[in-house]
Amino acid sequence: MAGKKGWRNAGLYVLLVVVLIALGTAFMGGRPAPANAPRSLRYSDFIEAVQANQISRVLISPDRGTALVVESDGRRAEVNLAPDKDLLKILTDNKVDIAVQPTRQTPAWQQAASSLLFPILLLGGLFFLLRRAQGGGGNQAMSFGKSKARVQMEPQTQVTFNDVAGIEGAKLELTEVVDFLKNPDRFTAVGAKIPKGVLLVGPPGTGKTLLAKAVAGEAGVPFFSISGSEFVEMFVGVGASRVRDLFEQAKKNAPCIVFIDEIDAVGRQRGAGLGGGNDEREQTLNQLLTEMDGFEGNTGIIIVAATNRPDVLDAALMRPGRFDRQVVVDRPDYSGRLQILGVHARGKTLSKDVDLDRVARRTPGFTGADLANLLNEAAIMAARRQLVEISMDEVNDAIERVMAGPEKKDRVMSERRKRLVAYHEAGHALVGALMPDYDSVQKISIIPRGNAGGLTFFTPSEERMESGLYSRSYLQNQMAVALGGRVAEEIVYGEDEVTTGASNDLQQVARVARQMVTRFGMSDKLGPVALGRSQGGMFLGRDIGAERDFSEDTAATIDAEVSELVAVAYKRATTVLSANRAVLDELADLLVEQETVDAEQLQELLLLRDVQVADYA
Ligand SMILES: Nc1ncnc2c1ncn2[C@@H]1O[C@H](COP(=O)(O)OP(=O)(O)OP(=O)(O)O)[C@@H](O)[C@H]1O
Ligand SMILES: [Zn+2]
Repeated sequence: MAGKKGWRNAGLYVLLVVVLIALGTAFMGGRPAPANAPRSLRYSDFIEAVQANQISRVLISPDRGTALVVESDGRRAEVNLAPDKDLLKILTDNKVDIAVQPTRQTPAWQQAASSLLFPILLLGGLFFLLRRAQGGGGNQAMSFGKSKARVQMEPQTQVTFNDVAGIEGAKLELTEVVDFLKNPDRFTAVGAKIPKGVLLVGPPGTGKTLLAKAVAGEAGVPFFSISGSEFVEMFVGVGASRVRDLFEQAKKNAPCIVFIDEIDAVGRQRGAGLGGGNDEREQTLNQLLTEMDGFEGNTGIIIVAATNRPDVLDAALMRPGRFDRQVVVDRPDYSGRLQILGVHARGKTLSKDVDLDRVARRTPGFTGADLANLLNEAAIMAARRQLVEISMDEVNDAIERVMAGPEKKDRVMSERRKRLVAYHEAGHALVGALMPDYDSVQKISIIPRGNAGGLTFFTPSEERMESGLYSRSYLQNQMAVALGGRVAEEIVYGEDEVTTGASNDLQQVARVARQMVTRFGMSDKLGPVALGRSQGGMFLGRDIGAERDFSEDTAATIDAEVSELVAVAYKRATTVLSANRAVLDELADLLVEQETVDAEQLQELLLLRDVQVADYA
């Protein structure tokens, strides 16, 4: 590979020398440049000059692409004409003498220009090729000449996995794609099915584009990119043809990566939205699906798409053979942030007092882009303050500046709030882990997302997934788990200190309890009856309430039974958390420290400590 490239470079250098010699002879043997060689005039300046009566004659080239202009004072200039239908009118209005050069007869000035222009163009082209061959033009995006599509092509992205930090899981999942792009034959030989499409899911600024570029960079293949929103801005039919164009180019350059940012802009569910949806978008989406189905298995094109709204995507995109692989790119936790800071500190002169560890601690909720921005701001401030290195002062100021950015203020938590959220989530997780017969905890996180301060993920057992049935004890456990967050806050901070952070949890508890009583017949007092024809809910954004087919008395009994169920769940959560207060503290500490705790770590903690498992309700 390297050898072949070396020869190509050598060949290019030889060509370069030949051109230089040719250029030299052109200068020496050719006629001297005319004394009044035309200078070039910008089109807008030209029109202005016309309107200011500074132009007496215009000689338009046969293809109407350029014109030789004679100014009132006799000077000459050359203009590249814009396709402007008003040009003739402007010229006649200003009484400019117009002549159109007949075809074939090339004027002397044009000959002179082209004898100089040709070698220069050739030279320019060669330089471009050289840069390309050496990969020197790596970051210089090139657009297709064919259409005005903003399809960008980078022959070599020069980004490697080393430049991407803090999202190790996502990196790991994509190494296979790199392997395939590097050695497609090896995979094809054994008949391995390669993913065609990978969907990167995560909030803005977490490094999805960077990751896609790194895959291309690691594999040494070209990187094509376009943003979904650019397809939709276009006129009807253009989006679809642009998709065709994109794939045509990709096939010519395979193996390669095609990156579609903001795929939700094209990939929204078809037929959704008011007025039956957007025809242009649907056509574009259909074309995309057709193209993805069209290329057979291992053609070496891998489509990587990014979105932060996987929920709105058309299900057809997720079918096998399309984007059947999803990789989550989440906000980094503490250690991830530390690694990202490490990446962006490279090449910056930091003074010894800069403690990146402390910076990582202070910036929960920051994305990779925020952190890159932070260090850059600090560097700019240091330069403005005429320092030779970035000190902790600049870093601190930069943190504040980035935090002050839109909506980041609430995303970034104070230490106190962080600890409170840690206790809240630890409460959910611990109650869940210690209830008999409940789903297992998969991951606990106090990284803020959306409206939630943190989240505890549970993995439902396979049996439950298959049957879709919930036992009475499961639902009772679920209520206790949902209350666990609030209860932990109460135990640790006292009843007066509880926050509104649990309002979602409380709604969930109320819903489960009411369903148990009215739908599942799980109330002792009311017995196994289903009450109420509908459960109510939301319709067109309004709460329509449940349709009732029972008496006021029954309604009161229902309310009492619901309260009773909630009270029992509350008591169970309180009992189990109080009995395991030490473990609760330890888990909360671990969360404050790491921001995420996975299943294994929680298991380890529970095994090492002496824990009290909850009784059945
Ligand atoms: N995990 C990371 N490691 C190192 N740098 C990162 C990381 N994430 C983001 N950055 C920095 O932030 C910049 C912007 O990130 P990028 O554009 O890849 O995010 P994105 O997820 O594609 O965002 P968007 O959804 O807004 O397009 C990167 O060029 C890089 O400098
Ligand atoms: Zn909660």
